[in-house]
Amino acid sequence: MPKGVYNVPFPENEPVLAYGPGSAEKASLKKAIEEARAKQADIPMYIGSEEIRTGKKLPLNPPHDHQHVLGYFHEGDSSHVQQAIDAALGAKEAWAELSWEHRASIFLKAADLIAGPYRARINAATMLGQSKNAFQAEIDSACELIDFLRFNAHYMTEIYQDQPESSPGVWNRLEYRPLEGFVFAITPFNFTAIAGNLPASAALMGNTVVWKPAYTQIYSAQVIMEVFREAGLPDGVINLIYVDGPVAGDVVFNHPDFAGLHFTGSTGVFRHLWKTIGQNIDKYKTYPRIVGETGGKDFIVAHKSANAKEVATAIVRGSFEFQGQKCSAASRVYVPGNLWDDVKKYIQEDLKDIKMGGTEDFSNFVNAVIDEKAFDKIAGYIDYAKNNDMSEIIAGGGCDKSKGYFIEPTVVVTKDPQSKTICEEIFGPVVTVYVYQEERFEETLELVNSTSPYALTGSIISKDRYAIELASKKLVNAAGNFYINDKPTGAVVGQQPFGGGRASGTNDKAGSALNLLRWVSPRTVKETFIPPTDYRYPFLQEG
Ligand SMILES: NC(=O)c1ccc[n+]([C@@H]2O[C@H](COP(=O)([O-])OP(=O)(O)OC[C@H]3O[C@@H](n4cnc5c(N)ncnc54)[C@H](O)[C@@H]3O)[C@@H](O)[C@H]2O)c1
Ligand SMILES: N[C@@H](CCC=O)C(=O)O
Repeated sequence: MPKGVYNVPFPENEPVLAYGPGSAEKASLKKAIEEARAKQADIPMYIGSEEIRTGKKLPLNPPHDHQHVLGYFHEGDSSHVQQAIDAALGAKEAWAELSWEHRASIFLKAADLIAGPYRARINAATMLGQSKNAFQAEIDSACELIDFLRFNAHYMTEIYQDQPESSPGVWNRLEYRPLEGFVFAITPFNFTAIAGNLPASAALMGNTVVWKPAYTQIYSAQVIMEVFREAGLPDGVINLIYVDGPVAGDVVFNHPDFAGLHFTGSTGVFRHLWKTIGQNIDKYKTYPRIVGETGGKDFIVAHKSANAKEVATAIVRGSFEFQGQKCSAASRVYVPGNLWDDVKKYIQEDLKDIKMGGTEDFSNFVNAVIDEKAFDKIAGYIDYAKNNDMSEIIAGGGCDKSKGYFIEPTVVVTKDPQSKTICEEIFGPVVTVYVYQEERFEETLELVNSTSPYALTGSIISKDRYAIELASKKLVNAAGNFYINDKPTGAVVGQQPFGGGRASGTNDKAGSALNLLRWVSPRTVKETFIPPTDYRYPFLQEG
C-alpha cells in the first residue's frame, strides 16, 4: 500500500460563537436545550462493544433546577471496572498497531462533529448538567474540546518527528510506543473539555483507556462518548464507567497492567491516589505515569499604577464566571490602598447589575454551583466571613438552595492576610480582598508567594514595567500560568498551555506536546548498515 510522511491539517483555534440576539447559533442552542429538558435520558456505561445498563439508576438534575430530572445513569460496581480493564487490554494490540494517521483521523473527525452537528447538543448538555451559561459552555464544551483534539493531533506528529542524530553507517530511530498496560482517566465536574481530553489524549498516542468521570458531569460525558463512537473510535479503546471513585480505584490500582493515571480534580484526592500507587508499586509491570492537575488559590495583585476599572473587571470576570468553579478562578486579590475606594465602587456597581438564575435564560451571567455538597461548603465559608471580626462582606453573601444551588457573587475584605478565606481553595463565587499599603508592594509579593500551597494561576495588573518585572521574578514559582494585565482565567489551547506546580499538580500542561509525551514510552533503535567483522582496535595491530 502506498505510504507517505503525512502532515495533519494545521490547527487553528475554533472561533467562539457569540450567541447574539437573532443569531442562528442561539436559535439552535435554545432548541437543543428545550429538547433535552423535554425528555429523560437513559445513560448507559460504554464498555468494549457493549452499552451496560445495570438497573441501578441515579438521577441527573440541573444544579439550577434540582427538582427537574434530565435523565438517569446506570451506576456500576467493581465488576464493571474489571470488565472495562479487560476491554481496554483486549483492544490494546490492534489500536497500538493502527497507523497513527488513522488514530489522528478519528479524533479530527470528532472535533469536526463537535464543531458542527453536535455543537448545540454538547453545549446544551453542559448548560443543563453543569449549569454553565451559553458563553461559558461555548468556550468549554465546544471550542476548548475541539482545540484539544485538533492541536493534539498536530503535537503528536511533532513528537513523532523528533528523531535522534545518526553517525555514518548507522541509522538511529525513536519509536514512540504507547505505555505497556492501560491508562486510567479520572475527570472532574467542571470542564467538559477536560473530561473529553484526558481519555482522548492518552488514546491518541496509542493507549487504551478506562475513563471515570465525576457523576455531576455524566450528562455531557455521554455526548462526548457518542461523538467518539460516531467518529469511528473502535470498541474498547475508551471505556466509560460510572463507578464510585474509591471502588474504581481499588480495582485499578491493584491491577498489574495499570500503566498511567491521567487525573484532574482536587489536590486531596490526587495525593491519596499517588500514595496508593506508591504503596502498590511492587504489583505493577511498569512504573505508572502519574499526571495530575489539581487545586488552586489563584491571585490577582494590583500595583498602585494600575487602572482601577481594569482591576475591578479582572476581579469580577476572573472570580465569578462559572460561579468561580474554575481551577483558575481568582480567589485572593491584593489591592493597594490608593486604588481600593475606586476598585470597590466599580465591583459593587458591576455586581448590582449582574443577573443570577438558570442557564435557559441567556441574560443570566451567574448560574448555580454544582451540587448541594458544594453549596453547603461554600456557604460555610461565607458564614465564617460573616462571623469573623477581621472580615467584612462588601458584596453578595446571599445563598438559597430552594430551587437551585444559588450563591451570590461574594466579595470579602479581610484585614488578616492569613484568614481562612484567603488561604483555602473554596471553589465557588467567593473572592477575598486584602488591601495593602501601596508602598509595600515588594513585601506584598512575598505574601502572595507564601500564603498558599498552590501555584496554578495568577496575575499582576500594573502600568509600571519595573513593577511587572519584579512581580514576574518574585512570583516565578507561584503560578504555572502567569498573566500580565489580564484576569487569571481563560487559557486557550495552543496559546497558553495550562497547568500549575506546587500543590496544583504535576504541571504537564494539558493540550501540549509536554502532556502527550507522558503517554509514550520511547524505544531507541540503532541500525548498523555494515557491521564490523574484527574485534581488534587499530592500535592493537602491529606496525
Ligand atoms: N488544575 C487543573 O487543571 C484543574 C482543572 C479542573 C479542576 N481542577 C480542580 O478540580 C477540583 C474540582 O473538581 P471535582 O470537585 O470534580 O474534584 P474531585 O477531586 O472531587 O473529583 C475529581 C474526580 O476524582 C474522583 N474521585 C474522588 N475520590 C476518588 C477516589 N478516592 N478514587 C478515585 N477517584 C476519586 C471523582 O469521582 C471525580 O471523577 C478543584 O479542586 C479544582 O481546582 C483542576
Ligand atoms: N483552563 C481553564 C481552567 C480549567 C480549570 O478548571 C482556564 O484557564 O480558565
